[in-house]
Amino acid sequence: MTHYDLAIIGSGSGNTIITPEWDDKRIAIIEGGTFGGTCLNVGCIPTKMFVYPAELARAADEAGRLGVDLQHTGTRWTDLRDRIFTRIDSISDAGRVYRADELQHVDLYEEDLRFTGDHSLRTNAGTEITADQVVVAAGSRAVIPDIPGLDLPQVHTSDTVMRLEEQPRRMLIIGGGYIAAEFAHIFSALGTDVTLAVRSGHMLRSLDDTISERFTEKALAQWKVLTRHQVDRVDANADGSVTANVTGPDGTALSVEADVVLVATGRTPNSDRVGAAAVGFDETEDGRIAVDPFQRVLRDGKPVPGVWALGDISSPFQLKHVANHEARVVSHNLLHPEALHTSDHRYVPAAVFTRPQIATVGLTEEQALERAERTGSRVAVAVQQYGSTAYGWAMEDTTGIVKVLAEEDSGIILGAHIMGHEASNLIQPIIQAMHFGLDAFTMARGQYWIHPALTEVVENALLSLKAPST
Ligand SMILES: Cc1cc2nc3c(=O)[nH]c(=O)nc-3n(C[C@H](O)[C@H](O)[C@H](O)COP(=O)(O)OP(=O)(O)OC[C@H]3O[C@@H](n4cnc5c(N)ncnc54)[C@H](O)[C@@H]3O)c2cc1C
Ligand SMILES: NC(=O)c1ccc[n+]([C@@H]2O[C@H](COP(=O)([O-])OP(=O)(O)OC[C@H]3O[C@@H](n4cnc5c(N)ncnc54)[C@H](O)[C@@H]3O)[C@@H](O)[C@H]2O)c1
Repeated sequence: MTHYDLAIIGSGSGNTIITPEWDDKRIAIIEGGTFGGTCLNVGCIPTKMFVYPAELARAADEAGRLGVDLQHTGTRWTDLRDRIFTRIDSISDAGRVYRADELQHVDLYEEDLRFTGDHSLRTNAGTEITADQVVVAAGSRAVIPDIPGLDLPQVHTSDTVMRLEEQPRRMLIIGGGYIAAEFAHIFSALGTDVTLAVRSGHMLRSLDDTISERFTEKALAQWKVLTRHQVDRVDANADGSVTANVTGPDGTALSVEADVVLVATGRTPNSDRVGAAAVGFDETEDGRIAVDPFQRVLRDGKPVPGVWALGDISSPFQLKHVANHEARVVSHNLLHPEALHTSDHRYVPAAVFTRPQIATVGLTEEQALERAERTGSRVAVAVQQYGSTAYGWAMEDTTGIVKVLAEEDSGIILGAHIMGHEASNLIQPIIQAMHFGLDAFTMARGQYWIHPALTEVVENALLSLKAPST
């Protein structure tokens, strides 16, 4: 049995904890999958490397009505795929080699380890290690619903769909959340015929209703979206394709033929994969390892000394920037036990890199109204069209909106929801204002806004904040 000062389970965000301050200590980093974790290998990075070419392919649709005739004449799938993964795989390999071979004080274990005690871990093969401090950064994995046929080779998750041998002609996507929206955009833009089977009436239901409703309209206009439809089973056909039996709201049955099925029905934390329950760590209702604001793992509501968790395994957000933030907090706390930091989850933003792009931060309108009831305040809401600003005219934009919510009297910004071109960039000044306590009125009038940049739509939204009743 080898003893370490620090053991880290998971080489995604957990890998960033190995800083020069640990150079004179012994560290074990444990990775049972691909070095670098989800974001690098199968998540944020490759998806966005597909989204950008998808945007270029879609430009052909936009340009015609502005008087520029472009044509998307084809996608070289294998070139696109190989360019992306040549880059990603080499980053993953280099990270692996650095940890495994180049750092003398770090040992890399390339198999799954599970807790046998608070500070002891074992592999299935029997390797055992112990550590004074353990960081659990073991992430989450795709959920596969219990639907007959989802074990067929034509059925993929986000882990495998980006590495397909050839671009599918037809794809059925099960789910209506982040991953469904992003892959519908990618594959459809590149030329695949995309159908989505969405359980509820709207896509991206976790977002503000205005965005979810307007996005669903846009989705219906560009993909085949079967809202309120449930996939009952998937069967293989003799020609290598599959047929999905789908049931609609009134019980009507439908068959959807596809070459590939993408299951995008959420991700579950890997708490079971590290054996968290066996050693009695607290878990949340949705199976995450429970932590306190200092990222300390809890048992019976109290911190387990020297055991920390971060990222998807403990976070309700399942976002890389949150995992990174929590890793910075854990990193500090490991080295400064006398002055612990807490994680800041007040205003967690997110973007969905679909078409149109979406970005969100803070409360939805529904949540803001609930808050107003509790606090006795009033909510001001403004929805500004991109098309009402000069840059929006230049784009002839008919889709983009910025919705902002603020407390009516104080102007405290409660939330912002943007759908349209570069939403993920446009929202950043609002995230900054929320974090640094800048109210909507000061934010709007207390600075220059470049004319005629698209940011003027944010300025105008802030200026037109009005209470719903006025
Ligand atoms: C398709 C897709 C697109 C995404 N796009 C975005 C995006 O654009 N922006 C964004 O913010 N977020 C995005 N996310 C979410 C983001 O990828 C995750 O929130 C983030 O990667 C979580 O990081 P983590 O460090 O918690 O876990 P991971 O990076 O998943 O690392 C955990 C690692 O632990 C390993 N492991 C698990 N159990 C064990 C064990 N018992 N022993 C040894 N090793 C173990 C796993 O193999 C894994 O490599 C996306 C996710 C997906 C799937
Ligand atoms: N741009 C980003 O930041 C980004 C991109 C992709 C993924 N992610 C992260 O990854 C997480 C997982 O993404 P996701 O899209 O899988 O999850 P999600 O929670 O966003 O969406 C899951 C969807 O599947 C549906 N669903 C669940 N069970 C189902 C079933 N049995 N049958 C049919 N539909 C079912 C849900 O109604 C929902 O529409 C996200 O929550 C997000 O945090 C982030």
